[in-house]
Amino acid sequence: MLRTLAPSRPIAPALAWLALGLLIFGACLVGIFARPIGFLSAFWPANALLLGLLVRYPHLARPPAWAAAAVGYVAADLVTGSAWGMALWLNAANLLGATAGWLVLRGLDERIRRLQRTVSALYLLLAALVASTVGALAGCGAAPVYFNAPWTDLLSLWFSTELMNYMLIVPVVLAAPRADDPPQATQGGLQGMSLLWRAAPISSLLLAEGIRTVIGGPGMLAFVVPGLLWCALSYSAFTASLLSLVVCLWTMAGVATGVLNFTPAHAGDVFSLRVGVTLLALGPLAVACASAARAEALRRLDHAVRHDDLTGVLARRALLKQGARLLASHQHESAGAAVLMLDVDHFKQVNDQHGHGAGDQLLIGIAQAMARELRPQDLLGRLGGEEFAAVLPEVSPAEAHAMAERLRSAVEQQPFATAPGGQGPTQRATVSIGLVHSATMGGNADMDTLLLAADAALYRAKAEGRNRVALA
Ligand SMILES: Nc1nc2c(ncn2[C@@H]2O[C@H](COP(=O)(O)OP(=O)(O)OP(=O)(O)O)[C@@H](O)[C@H]2O)c(=O)[nH]1
Repeated sequence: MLRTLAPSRPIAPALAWLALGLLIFGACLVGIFARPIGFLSAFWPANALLLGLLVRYPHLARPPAWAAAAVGYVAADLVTGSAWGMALWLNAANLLGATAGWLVLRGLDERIRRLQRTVSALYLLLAALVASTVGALAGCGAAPVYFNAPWTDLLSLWFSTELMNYMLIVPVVLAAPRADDPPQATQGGLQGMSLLWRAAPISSLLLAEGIRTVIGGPGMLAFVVPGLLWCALSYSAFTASLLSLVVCLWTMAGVATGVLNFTPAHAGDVFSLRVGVTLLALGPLAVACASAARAEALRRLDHAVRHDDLTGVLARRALLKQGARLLASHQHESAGAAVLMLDVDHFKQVNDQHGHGAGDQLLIGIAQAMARELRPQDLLGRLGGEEFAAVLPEVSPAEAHAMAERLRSAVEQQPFATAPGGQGPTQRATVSIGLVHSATMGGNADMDTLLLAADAALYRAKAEGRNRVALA
């Protein structure tokens, strides 16, 4: 069935930029207030959020977005008591880092940016490395000026913090569900399984968390890997990256607060821990991207198998199968269902006069014209050649007749293009329709019986002069 998606109305850019500025302001406050947990703002979500949002919504990536983000950054520092000079320097470095990451990702194919390609995880790692390096290099000079510390300390701290935040947060932003996602875009083959089985991957993760809390030590970092991989194979890329974010942040917070029994001895251990945690998330992310790529390929394949490649309506087998299912599910409805067979009149002449290309355009145009007249619950398919069929559930015989007439008249009244893209001279066409209602066949006739009856009625419609509806 042809369906047109109503495009979601985009938010006015000015509002979106304002929201971005507020979001960055809030994210900076979260980072600033998270500092007491340890490791000097190990959780600094603002830069990763900015990078993720600019990549996800390319139409926002204009100068006002940077201006709004800059105001958000500086305002957060100023309201929490930082000096102007330090706020300007550090936040210029934040902006530079996020911009460098955005430059790496912005030109990539949309499916790579949506984490639907196997290489997506590697591009993300590259962008995170570039963004953290640029940010760290730009910011580290502030260490001797404002913190009385060597610039190398801030360089390693900044780089490792940023790498972790970019690798954990950007995937969540990029893979978050969108209004235009096709149904069943989530992968994992969990559809139709019991709730218990669906919850098994996340339960294994919780179990691993419990075990590593008891055992502790440096090896505890990797205890969660099997659970994360299982989640990546089972859930959507969004859910998997969200779980990685939670697990890795919990690891850092657990180490900082002493809940996890591993105490870094010196600054080098902290650097190593952060980079290790980041790379821990890379494996499940790569698996989630590969899994999403496979799910997308399967969805496209399934769509190609079930739809006619010329007109986009259901292919014969899919129509017969879905039609049979629809009829069975509506067998006990009081109104009943109708089956229509529709055949383009004198279609051979179109091919002979204008060529097969024009004939193809006519078939596409007629399919679209008829689909527009049908309800969302109706099915429309191409049986082959210039012959279509429709299944209309829950209609009375009178309503079915009226709908068949509407279809006939819609085709008759519309001029159709002879060349792709509405080009070339227009052509006119008509269809003959055979209609059968389940009530006239005893109420519980199957798809084959109804099609046969509709076909006989169609034959009559042709014999009686075409461009008409005949009832079985
Ligand atoms: N362009 C195009 N032509 C097709 C396609 N499939 C079948 N045809 C042509 O459709 C024509 C069908 O011709 P006929 O069965 O004689 O029917 P008709 O000319 O529509 O005449 P009536 O049905 O009796 O009104 C044939 O010439 C086929 O070659 C297709 O996918 N594209």
